[in-house]
Amino acid sequence: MRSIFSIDSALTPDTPRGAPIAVTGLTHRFGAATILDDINLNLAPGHVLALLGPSGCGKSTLLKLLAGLLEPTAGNISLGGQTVAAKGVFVPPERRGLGMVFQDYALWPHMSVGQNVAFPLAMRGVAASDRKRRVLRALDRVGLAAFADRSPGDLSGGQQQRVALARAIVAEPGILLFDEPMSNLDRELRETLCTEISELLRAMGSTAVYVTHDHEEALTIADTVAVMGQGRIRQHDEPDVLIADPRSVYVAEFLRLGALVPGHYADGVWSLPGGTQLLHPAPVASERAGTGRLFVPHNALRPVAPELAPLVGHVHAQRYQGGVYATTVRLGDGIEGFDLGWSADRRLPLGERVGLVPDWHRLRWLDASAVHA
Ligand SMILES: Nc1ncnc2c1ncn2[C@@H]1O[C@H](COP(=O)(O)OP(=O)(O)OP(=O)(O)O)[C@@H](O)[C@H]1O
Repeated sequence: MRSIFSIDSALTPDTPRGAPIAVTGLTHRFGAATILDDINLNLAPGHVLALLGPSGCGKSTLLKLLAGLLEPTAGNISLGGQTVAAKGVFVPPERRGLGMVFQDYALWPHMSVGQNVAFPLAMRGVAASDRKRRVLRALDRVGLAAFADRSPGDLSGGQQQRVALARAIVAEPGILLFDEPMSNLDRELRETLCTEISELLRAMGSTAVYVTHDHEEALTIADTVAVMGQGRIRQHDEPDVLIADPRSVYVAEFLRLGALVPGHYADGVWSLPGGTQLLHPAPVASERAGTGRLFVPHNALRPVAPELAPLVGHVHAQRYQGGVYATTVRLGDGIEGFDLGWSADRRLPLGERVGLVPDWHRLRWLDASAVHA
């Protein structure tokens, strides 16, 4: 599918590369409540970071601290090598060299699309002739070159968000901040815009911090994802690492990565609910004995004849999803049982007995420390 964004025009010799971001020991309190607790980040120029987490975990507060809309209680922020927040130092938002895109577009209704996009240039004292050229280029990058004279109110939600994006990039800032930019758009538009923003960021080379509570969006757009919970970064990794190696039950559950079966581990044997015993053919020496959860990622199971299978259960439910039948297999007896998910290529009678063998190297044992992390 051809992107609506004009990437060629973005790749000009004068396109600045992104600026680095360094955050050390950043803490923020509202009254007695600690909202952010000892946040540390180091982003190289051009890096795209997603801040992902449930409502109230502090991701917008972190973005506001980066933007200069809030002053931290403690810690340092450096943007492009310049300290912008530290004890006794506070650089206001307009002097941080940032572009920002908000959830509600924040366009001025009394100005045309072109005037909205030109605003950051006017603030920087760019001459009118130069302004016009740069506004058209920014609008061209987001596929709205023909819309400069329109009123924002006449545009669809997706188009308004593209105007907001053009306004954020028009001054070619080294850093772009996004605060849930797509949460007001419908699903289809979100998917298209998500891919396009990702392409645009790569083409411009901007460093970006992108706040979202949608894990598909985060894993699509970002080079690395920081999963947040209760004011802390619980895991910061590349998408592939997060998916294969969640370091805590919190991260695996939040990203809905697979089944987390409670059990007990000792000497290569997992004792799972309902009397199921799973013997690992090549146990990993570093895995600690004790109680914990066995993480079984989606698609880490394949069917075999029940008499040969280490895991045997019954088909409990099936739902057609993206070309396969997402199948829930119940193992163990009665209320003591547990469920595993498996992608079947055909419809199966409910209650049918199935045998499953795991992709052993993809199973992870999350011991008691990972359960409470
Ligand atoms: N000005 C404020 N005064 C007091 N508490 C605040 C203030 N702003 C935010 N909070 C609290 O700080 C916590 C984190 O808020 P924040 O907006 O950063 O979360 P979030 O992860 O971005 O959530 P959401 O996805 O809902 O926007 C919440 O408990 C919120 O109620």
